[in-house]
Amino acid sequence: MTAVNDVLSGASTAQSLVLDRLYKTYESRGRESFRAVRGLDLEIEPGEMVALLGPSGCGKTTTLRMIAGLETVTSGDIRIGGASVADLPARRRNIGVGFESYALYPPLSVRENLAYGLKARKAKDVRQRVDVLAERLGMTELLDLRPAGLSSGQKQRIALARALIRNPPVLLLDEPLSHLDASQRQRVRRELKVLQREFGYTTIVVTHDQLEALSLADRMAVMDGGVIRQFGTPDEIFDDPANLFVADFVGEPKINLIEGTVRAHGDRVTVQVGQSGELLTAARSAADGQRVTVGVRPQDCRTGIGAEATVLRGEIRVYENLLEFGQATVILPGTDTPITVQTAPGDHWSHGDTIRFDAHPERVYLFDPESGERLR
Ligand SMILES: Nc1ncnc2c1ncn2[C@@H]1O[C@H](COP(=O)(O)OP(=O)(O)OP(=O)(O)O)[C@@H](O)[C@H]1O
Repeated sequence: MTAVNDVLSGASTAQSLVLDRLYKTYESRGRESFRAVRGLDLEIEPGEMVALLGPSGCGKTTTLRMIAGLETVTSGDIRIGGASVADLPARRRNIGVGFESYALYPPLSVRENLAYGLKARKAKDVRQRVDVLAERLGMTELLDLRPAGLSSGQKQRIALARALIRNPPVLLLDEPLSHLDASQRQRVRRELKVLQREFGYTTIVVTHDQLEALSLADRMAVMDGGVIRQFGTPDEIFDDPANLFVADFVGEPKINLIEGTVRAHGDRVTVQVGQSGELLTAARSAADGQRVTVGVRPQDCRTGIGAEATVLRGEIRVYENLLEFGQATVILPGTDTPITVQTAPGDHWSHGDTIRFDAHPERVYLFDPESGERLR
């Protein structure tokens, strides 16, 4: 095989991407204006891959479209390699865009569609470049077909290849793998990561799939209501959530959120949960008697604990044996919120059993129920 670096080379050197107090307000006649992006700050290192996560409508696509130049910026700035591009037309920004709307030219073959953006180059180079990229993405058999009649998964791989073909310094991908089946998805995801590392595209990828974000991203930005609620490595986001929103949004299965009251006993801080018991926490900034929301991930629950103190106790409503581990749905006395507790493989719990569990104090998160901010 031709060395991919030889054929695909010619990438611009990696560049930083900075969003500086970015705002987008949509004005539509007869309707109230809508602030979709509200002062968004983001600094992405050259060659870094960032996943943008957040619920539907939080402004992810609007943000990508502003960076790409497909949407005007209401205020704020976008800088690539230190230079503002906010006033440049899309075609002068030198950004590779892989969005859901595939926009392939129907009369052209897939090969011609891919070659379209490379017209200025020598025909032989263009052909080789298309061949190598198609092979890397496992789509060689599609090259001579026309877009009509292709499946959505096939069109999606072509859209991705088209975004990559010019080796853009900045790459924007909106749900790039959503239509692929499981095996294709794994292959294309891996290849995308390898290509991105080799060529150093500074990349933002929008995805609803948390596993995809974890596997692809160097850092993740969690968005809500047009702003970023936390930006960090996947480990930081998962292990050290800054607020209730991020704790609740990131993690499968979802984090348990329970109302509780802080009890300060000298240098120990515990949190009382209904009549169920107490959990020891490392959080120090909460005051005795303060109402808090306690967050404990199902994976962090430790069962089979004999001690009576600093342990929660509840009744198992449903127990699921998932082979690698078990999952108990537990009702704590005095509450009606079901709590998910992950149990060790080989433990055999049943419906109706009483289960005791705690978590490492560092993994018992406290949040202010009003502001949602983490109490540390
Ligand atoms: N052209 C427009 N005019 C008015 N409002 C718009 C327009 N485009 C988007 N919006 C609104 O802006 C908000 C953000 O939309 P956006 O598509 O950026 O969200 P998103 O996070 O990408 O959502 P999804 O995950 O569903 O794609 C939404 O409430 C949407 O209805």
